[in-house]
Amino acid sequence: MALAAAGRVLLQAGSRLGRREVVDGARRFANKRVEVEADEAAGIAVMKLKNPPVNSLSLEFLTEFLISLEKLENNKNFRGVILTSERPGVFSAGLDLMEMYGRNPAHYAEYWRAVQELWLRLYLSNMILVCAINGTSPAGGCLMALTCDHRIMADNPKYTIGLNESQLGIVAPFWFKDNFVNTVGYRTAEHALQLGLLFPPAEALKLGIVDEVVPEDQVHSKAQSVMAQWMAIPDHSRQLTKNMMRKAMADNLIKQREADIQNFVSFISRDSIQKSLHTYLEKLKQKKG
Ligand SMILES: CC/C=C\C/C=C\CCCC/C=C/C(=O)SCCNC(=O)CCNC(=O)[C@H](O)C(C)(C)COP(=O)(O)OP(=O)(O)OC[C@H]1O[C@@H](n2cnc3c(N)ncnc32)[C@H](O)[C@@H]1OP(=O)(O)O
Repeated sequence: MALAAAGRVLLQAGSRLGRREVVDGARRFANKRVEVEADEAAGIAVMKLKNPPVNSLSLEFLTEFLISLEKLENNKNFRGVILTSERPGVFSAGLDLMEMYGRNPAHYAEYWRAVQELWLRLYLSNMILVCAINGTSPAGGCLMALTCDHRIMADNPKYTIGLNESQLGIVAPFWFKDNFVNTVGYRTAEHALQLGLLFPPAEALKLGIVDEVVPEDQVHSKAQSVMAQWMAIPDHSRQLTKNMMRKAMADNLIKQREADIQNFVSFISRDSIQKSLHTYLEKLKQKKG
């Protein structure tokens, strides 16, 4: 119920944005920040993140992404989605720092609800989610990948993935942590989260953050072949199994969703945290100069 209500709010927000849907022969639809190549006959869609310059998860991006995902969820012909970046090199730079810096509490609350919604929708999706990680994927970008059923990363040592929040002076919330612990195990997570480590593909593979590392030009073909393997499993048994594995963790957030929002708002509003974000943003700018 809570999920459905939040979804309606996002859909309303989406229509307020007034984006015109572009339909290309019924096989492609796009809003400004997400491109969907939908092969209805095959039952597979490729969702490409395209929020330049670095696919940060801004409120507008989250709204558009959730609307696109809902369209696919509502069409029973779609059984699988491949998530990837339209800009190879960066899968996603994670949460948009500008949504968490210098804004008011109402904005922080709205943003955090949308971040929760993204995680819940992806984590509990009945569809098969395969992540084709064709670039760097820190923090919220890594979280998106962690919600997927299978992760394939491009073999480029320049790309990294992980939950680096502590390096920014912020803290990965409990549900990021739980998703990570369930993927890599407690000790690895404890170590990596405290240090805010980002891992290149080979190490990410060793730790189980990703399931496969393949040459960069094969990420998409590999994602398609993995999807074909998963599609061979009957939906009802796979979905019931997925739900059995994931429901408890998602319910844990659902039951304390409002408290989690309040925690976020009071944490992110602190002067010390705003100062940390300011310092980090300055560092990002200086890196350029
Ligand atoms: C007790 C606890 C209770 C509750 C929880 C409380 C707290 C908070 C939890 C919050 C969880 C947070 C999760 C996150 O995802 S935080 C974001 C983490 N992301 C990063 O650290 C990535 C930062 N970016 C980079 O490292 C690089 O940009 C990247 C991705 C490697 C790409 O490099 P490059 O191609 O060289 O591009 P630039 O660095 O030049 O960046 C271009 C442009 O984009 C801006 N930018 C980069 N990342 C972000 C971002 N995440 N959000 C917003 N903007 C971003 C960058 O500043 C440049 O801007 P400019 O204007 O200078 O062009």
